[in-house]
Amino acid sequence: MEYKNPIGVNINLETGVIPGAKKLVRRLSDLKGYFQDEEAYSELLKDDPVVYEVYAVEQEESEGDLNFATTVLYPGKVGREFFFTKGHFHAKPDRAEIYYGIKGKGGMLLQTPEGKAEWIEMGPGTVVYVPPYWAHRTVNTGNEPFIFLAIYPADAGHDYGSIKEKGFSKLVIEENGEAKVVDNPRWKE
Ligand SMILES: O=C(CO)[C@@H](O)[C@H](O)[C@H](O)COP(=O)(O)O
Ligand SMILES: [Fe+2]
Repeated sequence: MEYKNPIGVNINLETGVIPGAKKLVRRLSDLKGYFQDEEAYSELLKDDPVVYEVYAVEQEESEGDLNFATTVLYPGKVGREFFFTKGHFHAKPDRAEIYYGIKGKGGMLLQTPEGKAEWIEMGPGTVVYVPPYWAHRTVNTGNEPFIFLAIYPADAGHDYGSIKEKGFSKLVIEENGEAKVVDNPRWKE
């Protein structure tokens, strides 16, 4: 039997960086069609800001193994809508996940395949259990980077398709200086 080597790394709790991890950068241009306010989107696109970065330590897909990754989600808004991650179901939809809040302020939108949505606020120390079959997207509702760790099955994969097409049934917007979760007017069952 060949055994894999254990790994121990320190996450930089200020920056979210995991030394040696694979870095992925998502700019606003990677999120075309995701935000409600298309005019505000086009305007902001001139600067094409980084919306989030992911630092992932991933194994080859195999049942029973685990991946982990930090996400650094920058503060910002497109119109009234706060910056968010794309959001996805897992390619193996029954794979669950754990998120752990490290820094900043935000939350997670979760949604069943039928479109029932839940919002969970997150800050440093918050653990979120993402059950099997729930799509999930994080949102930065603060004014500093929102940083969290995700731990997920190595064979979970990502299925971005349906969220890209239909979005979530709820939006997280700013109203009178506060984060508010409202119905998505463009949502179709
Ligand atoms: O949920 C997971 C992995 O299953 C996170 O590591 C996200 O992949 C990351 O926060 C970026 O979000 P997406 O662009 O993948 O939606
Ligand atoms: Fe996930």
